[in-house]
Amino acid sequence: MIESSAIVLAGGRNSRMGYQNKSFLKLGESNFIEIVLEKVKEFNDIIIVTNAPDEYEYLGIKIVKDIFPFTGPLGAIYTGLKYAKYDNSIIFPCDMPFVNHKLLEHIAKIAKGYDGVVPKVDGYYQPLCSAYSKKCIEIFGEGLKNGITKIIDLYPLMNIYYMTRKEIEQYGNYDDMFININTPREYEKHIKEDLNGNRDMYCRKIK
Ligand SMILES: Nc1nc2c(ncn2[C@@H]2O[C@H](COP(=O)(O)OP(=O)(O)OP(=O)(O)O)[C@@H](O)[C@H]2O)c(=O)[nH]1
Repeated sequence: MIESSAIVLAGGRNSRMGYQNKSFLKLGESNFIEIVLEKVKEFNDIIIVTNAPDEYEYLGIKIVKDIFPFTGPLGAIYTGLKYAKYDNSIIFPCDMPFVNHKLLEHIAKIAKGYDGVVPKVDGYYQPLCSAYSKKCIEIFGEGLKNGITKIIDLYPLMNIYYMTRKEIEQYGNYDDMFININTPREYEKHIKEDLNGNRDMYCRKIK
């Protein structure tokens, strides 16, 4: 088992998806949240941060509610870190079903000794497929109090290890893995058309 917490973000408004909870979109026989939980199953402490705990109860996982509701991913990560058992936590969103679980385990390995580990490719950050330490509780809490909504605006205050494309691509193609499903069109394109809802194809893709 991995001695680190895994914080799954599953409490967004889902407005671009027409307010349909992305966690429960189907991919083969499973749904997104089940697929995400499979990726983090080796972590010793798994936490779902959401505002709709009832919907996730059947999963039998530790569920916590946002301490500051409607503050987006920054507030959700703040809450997750507060409840995390370990000093270092990996963060993962419910709407990125193709990231290889080995990349998450790699992120967890690097995390010790840094405030954060964040993929940064072609100048773009992936702040929600990352790791943060408990030291960030104070930084993120202050940020939220001061009206900051974007986590990346707080990076200058943190000691972050930025992962490069080369490092990430030991585990799969960056552009394939970091597909983020936010709209019905993206779901149609990446899940239904590319994969025909075929879970076996998905499994091959993340290997
Ligand atoms: N717990 C919690 N998770 C959130 C919150 N906002 C976003 N997330 C999660 O963070 C990830 C990225 O969310 P976004 O796609 O930026 O936002 P969203 O609200 O899900 O979708 P939109 O309304 O279309 O922007 C997803 O896994 C969301 O479930 C929040 O306020 N609380």
